Amino acid sequence: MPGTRQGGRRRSYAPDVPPSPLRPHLSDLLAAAHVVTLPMRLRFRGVTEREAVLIQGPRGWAEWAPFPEYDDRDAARWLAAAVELGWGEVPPPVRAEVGVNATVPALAAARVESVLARYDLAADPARRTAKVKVAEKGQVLADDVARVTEVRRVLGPLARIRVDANGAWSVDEAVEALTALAPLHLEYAEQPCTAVEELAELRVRLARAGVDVPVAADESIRRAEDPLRVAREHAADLVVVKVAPLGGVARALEIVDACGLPAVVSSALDTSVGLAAGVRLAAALPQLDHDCGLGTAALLAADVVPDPLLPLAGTLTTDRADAARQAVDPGRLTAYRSSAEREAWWRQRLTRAHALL
Ligand SMILES: O=C(O)CCC(=O)c1ccccc1C(=O)O
Ligand SMILES: [Mg+2]
Repeated sequence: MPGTRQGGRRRSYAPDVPPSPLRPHLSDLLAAAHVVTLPMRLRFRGVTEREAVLIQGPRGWAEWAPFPEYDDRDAARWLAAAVELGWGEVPPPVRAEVGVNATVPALAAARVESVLARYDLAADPARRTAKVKVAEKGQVLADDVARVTEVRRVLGPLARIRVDANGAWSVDEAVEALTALAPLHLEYAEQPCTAVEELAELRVRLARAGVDVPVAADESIRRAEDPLRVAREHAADLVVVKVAPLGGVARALEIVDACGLPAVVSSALDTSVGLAAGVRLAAALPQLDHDCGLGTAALLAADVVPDPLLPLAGTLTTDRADAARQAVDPGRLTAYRSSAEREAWWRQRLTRAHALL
């Protein structure tokens, strides 16, 4: 029944920009900000460079890197997350280690093996997880089937494979695609369609067709005015949460609690500083039954720390995350400093986002 509380766990939650008790002065933020452009190894989300602002707060380094096309309100939420990290306190961990998936961009199947080789996966084949991007513009379903088939071949029958369509399928296309991919045994399909109603309808249609692929919500949580709608409308089996888009670790924990659904922590293509915050969220979740999408340092050709926060044997630890956040290298901030034009753009954006905090 829509609106019914699941297990009585769902709590009220006020969407929008979190009212942060912490609001550093704009001049302090601007003085502590370094704008960098990092080259990527592979094209991902249609880009080959990742821009980020690294901010040194009194409590350590923070990252602010809302995607360029996001509006100021989104950017303010990302800023609240950076302020939590640099000026506030992150909720304490309940586990020291987090399992991490490999992330495979929407490349030709022939390139899958070399992408997976970049990841130090768990030695135990049953503990390996990969997320595969699907439904890329300009490609067809056969490309997705070939790519996922190749991931299955490389990782073996015991590995967990999830796909992420970033909302690109209609409900009909999602039913067709997931019916075709289901024999490859999917752990779940992330954001197969854009709208919450579509996700809800898809779950019904898959169940009716006997296609056993759980649905995860990503954009429907992180870009939504009301991140709890997904749970209320039974539109997903689990939720994907990201620290920066949700306004920080504490805020993300509240949303997961209020949703009452299993959660997976993922990155927003962060530098090692943002990934470290993701590890702290994953480590603080009361319940964590899935590997997390925090291995994306492997997609960057350069990072802001000398020793990027890459999973070892498929895991990241809070110790390594906390160390990485302290290891920001001034030489790298200089070497990858953005053009004067991009820097001015980011500083103006920071000024506008700060006004919305
Ligand atoms: O979850 C992962 O494996 C990696 C992170 C990822 O896919 C991602 C990274 C940047 C922006 C969007 C997304 C996404 O999950 O859609
Ligand atoms: Mg996603």
